[in-house]
Amino acid sequence: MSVLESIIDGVREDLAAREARLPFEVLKEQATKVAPPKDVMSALRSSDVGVIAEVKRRSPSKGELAEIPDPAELAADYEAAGARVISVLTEQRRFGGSLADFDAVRAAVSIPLLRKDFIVSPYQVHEARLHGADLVLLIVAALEQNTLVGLLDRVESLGMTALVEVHTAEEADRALEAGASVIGVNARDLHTLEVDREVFTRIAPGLPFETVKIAESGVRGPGDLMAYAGAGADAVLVGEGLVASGDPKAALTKLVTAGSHPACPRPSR
Ligand SMILES: O=C(O)c1ccccc1NCC(=O)[C@H](O)[C@H](O)COP(=O)(O)O
Repeated sequence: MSVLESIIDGVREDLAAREARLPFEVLKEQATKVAPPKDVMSALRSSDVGVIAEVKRRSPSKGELAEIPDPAELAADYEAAGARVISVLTEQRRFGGSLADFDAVRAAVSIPLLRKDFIVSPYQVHEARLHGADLVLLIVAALEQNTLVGLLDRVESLGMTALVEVHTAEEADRALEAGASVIGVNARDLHTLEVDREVFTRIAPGLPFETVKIAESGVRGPGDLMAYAGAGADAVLVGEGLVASGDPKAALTKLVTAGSHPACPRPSR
């Protein structure tokens, strides 16, 4: 069984428990009452290369990264340092995240939030909305094509944006066929967990001009952001490089400064 499959097995078990506690129809109704999603596209389409800053405690590849006793405080630091979007991992078993973390972050910041999880069911999409998500991750490798299309339509029908994650050119084709307008190329191979930043360089140039291109994983400093920018990234998604830095606010400030520096290659729009 691959790492991805084993993560998803756990996600499905936890999901079944939540569904038993809060039936889907009730959840859907409750989700209609929260404030509408924020404008993610404006946040991501900018003349600068933006940073999506992640709240990430641990990971299958690295184990413990940072304790993060107060995710709201970290998120407030991210917002103050110029993050365009904040990503909150809500998967509990392998990443140590939760919807409680998401709620704490939502209450602390006003910029758009990404629910970063392994979404396999419509329940999780409405749940994301109920908790105030603006952006939802959909991982192509985890989904049959018809499920991907259905989930993407559902995300958009609720006014949110889907960040559709790919690892290969074939997955990028599937994302585009499904109608993705924001594509994240993840440099981390979900089978070996190795990070290869060149994956973005190989895939991004084949994506349509108008597609928002996010480089995910492997940013450890401004040089990595600059390299992704040179390969066409509109924004980078960074977890470990911030939370394990010892000073996430300072680390993010350096990345944001690099993304707006005159020497930084600009998104071509
Ligand atoms: O981070 C992992 O080890 C991992 C393993 C299996 C599936 C997903 C995984 N990470 C999720 C992510 O995509 C990253 O958290 C995100 O891109 C940030 O990456 P990084 O800056 O390298 O922490």
